[in-house]
Amino acid sequence: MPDKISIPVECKLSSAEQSRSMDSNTINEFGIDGFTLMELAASSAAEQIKKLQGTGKSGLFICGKGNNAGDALAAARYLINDTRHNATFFFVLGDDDLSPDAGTNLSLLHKLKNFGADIEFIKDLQDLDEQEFDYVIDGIFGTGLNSDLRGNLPNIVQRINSFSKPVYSMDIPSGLHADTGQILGSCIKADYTFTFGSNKIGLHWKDSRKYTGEVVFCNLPFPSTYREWDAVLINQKLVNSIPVIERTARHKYDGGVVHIMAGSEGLTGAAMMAAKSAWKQGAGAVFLYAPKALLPTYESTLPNIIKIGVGNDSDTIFKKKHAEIIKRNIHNKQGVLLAGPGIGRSSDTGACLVSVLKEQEGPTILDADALSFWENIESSDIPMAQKRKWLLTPHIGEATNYLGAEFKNDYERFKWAQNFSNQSKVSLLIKGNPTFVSLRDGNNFITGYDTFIFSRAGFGDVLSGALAANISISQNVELATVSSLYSAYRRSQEFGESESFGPEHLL
Ligand SMILES: NC(=O)C1=CN([C@@H]2O[C@H](COP(=O)(O)OP(=O)(O)OC[C@H]3O[C@@H](n4cnc5c(N)ncnc54)[C@H](OP(=O)(O)O)[C@@H]3O)[C@@H](O)[C@H]2O)[C@@H](O)CC1
Ligand SMILES: [K+]
Repeated sequence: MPDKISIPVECKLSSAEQSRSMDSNTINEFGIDGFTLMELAASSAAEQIKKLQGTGKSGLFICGKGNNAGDALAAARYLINDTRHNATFFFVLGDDDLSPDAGTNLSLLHKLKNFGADIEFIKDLQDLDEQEFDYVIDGIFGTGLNSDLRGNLPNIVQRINSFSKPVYSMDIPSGLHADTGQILGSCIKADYTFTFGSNKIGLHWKDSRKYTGEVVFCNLPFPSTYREWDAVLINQKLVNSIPVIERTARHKYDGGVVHIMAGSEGLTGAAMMAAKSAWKQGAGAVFLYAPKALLPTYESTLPNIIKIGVGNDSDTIFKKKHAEIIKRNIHNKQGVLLAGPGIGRSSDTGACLVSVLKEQEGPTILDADALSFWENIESSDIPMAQKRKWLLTPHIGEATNYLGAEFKNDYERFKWAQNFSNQSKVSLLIKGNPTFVSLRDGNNFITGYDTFIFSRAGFGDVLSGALAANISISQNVELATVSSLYSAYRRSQEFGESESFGPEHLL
């Protein structure tokens, strides 16, 4: 993101390694010790639990032996002292080999017990009656989990998941890989996950949501110099922190010119959606190029769009010989080119597109069928300086069919997108749930909400039109992408679960 945009810290998504390095730099270089960090993490978690549970409740604290257990033990102390909770502790790996800070916290609890606090330590979950507690704290593993759960641990996790009481996970639901969201043997199903210091990327893949429940970020005082993150979460907080895209130009050509190469026989709907969307989003001028036989279809339906017929009256697809007129027009009114929706996959169309791309200087979005020509486009020595302004917007099928993508899960899809944009030097938005954006400058975004709608027909066309308009107005791909993605989501939210919700409602 540009410097003027300050990304909220909770939107910065970090890997386990990045989280560990922020922890250790803050402790060893900066000088805030680990016990203090744990204290801050635990007190914010306890504050949240107090809000959810109220006073005078009973907690069951399930602990491993690392610092994740330390978080749970320290949180218990706050709840016992401040909220009159009583606590039962179970150490799944025994309590004689705890990390130093977890050990200190355990000894503080022993002291509280001596002061008269209602604290119990149990050796087995089997005899425990669910009536004896109101909630469960999962402090088994955090970022230190390094392999599948060993021994009896999967059974313990299953037992915890069988309880009907709310489960609050410290940092990460135990068993979830902090990066990939993979389930390592078995995993706690939390109602809330309180994640400390850095928002872990693995909590935000689609399948992770089944285990994390609501993710609540609890900040720790890491100096910003040490902050490292792999991706930025797109949510309301992020959108609140970025400027609203508004067209300020007075003349229609002063800002926001969009050129659209879209539509072919039988696929004019996609072109119409994209053009209407670009116009609705506030582009000053939208040019829609159309093989001449299709012009009558657009004349009646697209009053605000400047339609430019190419070829002769019998042409229903773009052909190489149409490229000149398109290039000439783009040259006269420089702007963003959007190519692809409903354009068809004829090789003649591909040749036309390649020819146009060779001379297109401005930002370019390649969507839908345009991506089927990727191999030709790649091999047609278009200067890197031009490609750097491209945004490719495949859905998952287009990424695998045309861009050579291979992935088995969201994490691999995310890594593939990063590699692709890095190697091809183009930016990429891959629609799916979540949707990812990998910009060629290394910035990555993940939608923090359900984006399944983009897989339905028509929604992609509306998104690409909005993207083209927002890029043309803001001249800033990051800003435009985040705003377009989020405003489409907000519009879809307004319709709730309605069956009749269609892409036209996003316009
Ligand atoms: N550092 C800080 O300042 C702060 C850290 N914070 C908190 O610390 C958490 C990270 O703590 P951590 O690094 O101690 O790791 P953690 O997740 O508790 O577990 C490690 C233990 O589990 C064990 N183990 C691993 N895999 C296993 C398996 N498959 N099956 C069985 N055992 C297995 C492993 O044993 P080992 O394999 O080494 O023998 C080791 O003993 C972090 O998520 C956050 O909650 C916050 O308080 C903020 C300040
Ligand atoms: K945990």
